[in-house]
Amino acid sequence: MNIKLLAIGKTDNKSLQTLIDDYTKRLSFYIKFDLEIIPDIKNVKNLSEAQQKEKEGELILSKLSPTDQLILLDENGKSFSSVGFSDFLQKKMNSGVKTLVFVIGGPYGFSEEVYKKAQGKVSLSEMTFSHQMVRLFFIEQLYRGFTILKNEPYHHQ
Ligand SMILES: C[S@@+](CC[C@H](N)C(=O)[O-])C[C@H]1O[C@@H](n2cnc3c(N)ncnc32)[C@H](O)[C@@H]1O
Repeated sequence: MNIKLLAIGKTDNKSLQTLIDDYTKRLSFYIKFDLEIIPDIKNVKNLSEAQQKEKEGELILSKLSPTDQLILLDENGKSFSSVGFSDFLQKKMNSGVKTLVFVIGGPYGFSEEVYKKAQGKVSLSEMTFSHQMVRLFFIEQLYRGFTILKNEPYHHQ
């Protein structure tokens, strides 16, 4: 199985990017992982929130292959413990999914079309984080999940 994380807009914070790169490198030891950044939409100031979500949604859906399984990162999604999330990843691997695609929404979340296409929603917390911070938190949880599956001493219960 491959894992892809789709996110909108480059991270302009260097410290955050350094940490994202660090955990991406660590995670790549366990699984083929790609963080794909969808460029920010131009002239967003002229768009309503709904129009921005719709355009971002079209870009997100254009990145998917027919066999991809799409899971949204969404504060209203299913919440897991880190061990529970590692179990979720193992089940996806066992089920023969080729590419598991997680996606982080833009500043206003996801369009209805993206919600309709998704096969699941995962929440990191009931609190809302910035779409930039979620990248780091989620990549660290993926890394943590694989260290749990490999019984490595990163996670402590
Ligand atoms: C600023 S939030 C969007 C906020 C708000 N839900 C909305 O729809 O207007 C941007 C993105 O970050 C991700 N996100 C933020 N907090 C999250 C959380 N607690 N769990 C999972 N994903 C989260 C989601 O993908 C969300 O679409």
